[in-house]
Amino acid sequence: MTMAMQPQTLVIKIGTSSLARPETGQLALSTIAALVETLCKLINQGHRVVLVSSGAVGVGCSRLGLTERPKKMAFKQAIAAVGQGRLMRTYDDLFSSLQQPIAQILLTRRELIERTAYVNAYNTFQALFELGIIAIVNENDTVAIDELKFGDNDTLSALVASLVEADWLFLLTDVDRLYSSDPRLDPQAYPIPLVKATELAQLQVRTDSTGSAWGTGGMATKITAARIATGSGVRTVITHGQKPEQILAILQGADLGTQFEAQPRSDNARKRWIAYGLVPTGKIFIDAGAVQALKARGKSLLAIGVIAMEGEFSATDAVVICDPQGQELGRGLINYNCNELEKIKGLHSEAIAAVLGYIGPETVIHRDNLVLQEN
Ligand SMILES: Nc1ncnc2c1ncn2[C@@H]1O[C@H](COP(=O)(O)OP(=O)(O)O)[C@@H](O)[C@H]1O
Ligand SMILES: N[C@@H](CCC(=O)OP(=O)(O)O)C(=O)O
Repeated sequence: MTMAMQPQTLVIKIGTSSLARPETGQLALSTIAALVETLCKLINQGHRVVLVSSGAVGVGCSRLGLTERPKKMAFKQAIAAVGQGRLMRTYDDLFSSLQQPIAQILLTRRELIERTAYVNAYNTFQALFELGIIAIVNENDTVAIDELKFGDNDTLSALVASLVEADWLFLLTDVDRLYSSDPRLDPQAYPIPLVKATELAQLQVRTDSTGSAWGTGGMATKITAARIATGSGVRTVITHGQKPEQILAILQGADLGTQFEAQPRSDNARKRWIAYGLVPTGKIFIDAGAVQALKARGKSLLAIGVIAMEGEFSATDAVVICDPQGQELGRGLINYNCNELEKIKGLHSEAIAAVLGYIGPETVIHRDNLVLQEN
């Protein structure tokens, strides 16, 4: 008996290791069909659903008779271009047989860095939800250049979950949950059913094995994804890709997979964008007085509190803010470029004009453009 529940916004990510048979790279059609059925049931229960699907490279390799993932970026991009179309055709054939329309959304970090692109993407997802369409998302491998690549779909799925203000993120992989270490290699590995919001920062598990032959992210990127998603209020679950129907049971409270409790959601989409959507291009170190002003009094960051910096950043870029010991405190949009900041760091605000030769912004980072970590 399904317990009626409020419609939820769900992002489900499935990795290559679940979509492709490890030994041959062939599509695991039975798994994909089970996933399609589950997603259609979720739509029929009134939920809003986004599928983040890896597999473009895996399917491309299979189509071209390659037995391992390409190493060179250009080949990876070319093979992903071969595989993405075939992957979507497989999905469309299966979803169409259940009368469920789908859409393809290909993203690069660029769509999350530029605020207008971010808002456009948000509006597109909302329109698809209203139309009852399942968006199938992947990284736009053929155009994503290095510094703009998400690198793995675990991270991409967490950023999409934050973007669409999801209630849940499901990371489907080829193990049933997170363990203390890789259960394939370590018979002593024990399962981790629940990670409380207060425990995630200190979570200690071994994730150094590279996972399946076809996967990219491994478990490390799934934990990173859980940090991003739970940090923006999304409950995150790692569960088995070959049992997608377990999503239905987990929504009903079943103790399956590894569940990561969500932090309280910031109701400020812009702050979530600053915290998770941007690729920081630099790092600034601030003194103890500035740490106090930002943390305890919610102030803006002034030049007098800046003691050092790293990276080549421009004004309006996102930067990481660190305490004197280098511990990340948060992120923000900076008002000066790295050359200007080098000249004015440690100065009182009224001394800036004399040094720069022009009157610059009053703050280095305004408090409205600054997001501090919770704990
Ligand atoms: N602590 C751990 N708990 C569970 N699995 C782990 C752990 N460390 C490494 N792994 C490996 O990570 C793999 C999943 O990552 P990956 O192969 O990238 O899958 P996907 O394609 O779904 O992203 C598992 O198959 C497992 O071999
Ligand atoms: N865009 C790539 C994603 C690669 C990726 O993240 O794979 P996985 O670790 O299996 O989720 C592809 O479709 O192959």
